[in-house]
Amino acid sequence: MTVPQVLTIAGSDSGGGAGIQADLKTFQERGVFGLSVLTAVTAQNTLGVQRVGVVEPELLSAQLDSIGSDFQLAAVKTGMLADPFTIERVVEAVMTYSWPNLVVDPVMVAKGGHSLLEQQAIDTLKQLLLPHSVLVTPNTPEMELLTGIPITDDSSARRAMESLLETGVYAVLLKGGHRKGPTATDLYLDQTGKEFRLSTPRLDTTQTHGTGCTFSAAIAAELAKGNSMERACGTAKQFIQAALAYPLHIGSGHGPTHHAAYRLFEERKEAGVNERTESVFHYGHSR
Ligand SMILES: Nc1ncnc2c1ncn2[C@@H]1O[C@H](COP(=O)(O)OP(=O)(O)O)[C@@H](O)[C@H]1O
Ligand SMILES: Cc1ncc(COP(=O)(O)O)c(N)n1
Repeated sequence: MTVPQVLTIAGSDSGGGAGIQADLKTFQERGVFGLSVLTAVTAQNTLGVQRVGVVEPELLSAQLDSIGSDFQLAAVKTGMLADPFTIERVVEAVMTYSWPNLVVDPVMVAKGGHSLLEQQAIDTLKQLLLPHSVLVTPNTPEMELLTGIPITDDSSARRAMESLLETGVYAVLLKGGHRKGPTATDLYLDQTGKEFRLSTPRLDTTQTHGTGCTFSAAIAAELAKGNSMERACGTAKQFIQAALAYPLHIGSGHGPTHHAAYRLFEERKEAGVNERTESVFHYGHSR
């Protein structure tokens, strides 16, 4: 059996914590072979996004066709899609090559506030791309923009999820990173009525750059390996929790998560190492 091949279609983050870079690091950590199609190049670091250049249409199409004409993909994830044309071309490729297990992370605004998707592209995303997905993973502000429903509690969250499914989306995992409370709880609902929630203690950290990218990349990787949706999301949740719990403290702003933390933790557990793990993960930095 060959290694599962997983494609990310997203923007480049020069700071390495989000976008294509986060996705490829995550794929490598989860044991799948990562491929990438760049939609945009961002000049970005832990302080914010300094500049964005969208990849020209012909070059975007050429990348998609290079992948489609050679590789047997087991899953695809999308991140920053920039504008309506990019979305239209991605949809064409998904249909032409019958790419399976499409996970859409509907990236709209970077944590620093910089827009990563044109306002008029939100409708294109909803109408053209989301119906092809097996899962869409909005955070709370993205869910509000997709549905027009303000999310203040579990019942408004549920209403918004049902409203998104009514538009033909197969399944939604509404992420809880932006909500308040002692837990970070993500809610899943799909067209069959299946639902589950993933909950971990909310960590008090500013090192959250690229959490959504990393999380959705881990889900795509786990689906590519043949895991069920619930298992894929559960593993991804543990992966992002470890990546947030043991940050690297690099850069002077909102730093990246630690993509290797889950593996290092598992390896040490397997080796029966009982000593405190702090020093291994924190590389001698203070919190
Ligand atoms: N402070 C935190 N502590 C624990 N988990 C978190 C925290 N912030 C985000 N998460 C989790 O990280 C994943 C990504 O969520 P979120 O940060 O909402 O996405 P995005 O990066 O798209 O805004 C979700 O599983 C969410 O629950
Ligand atoms: C290229 C790119 N893609 C996605 C994000 C979102 O990540 P975050 O929400 O953590 O800023 C980003 N900042 N840059």
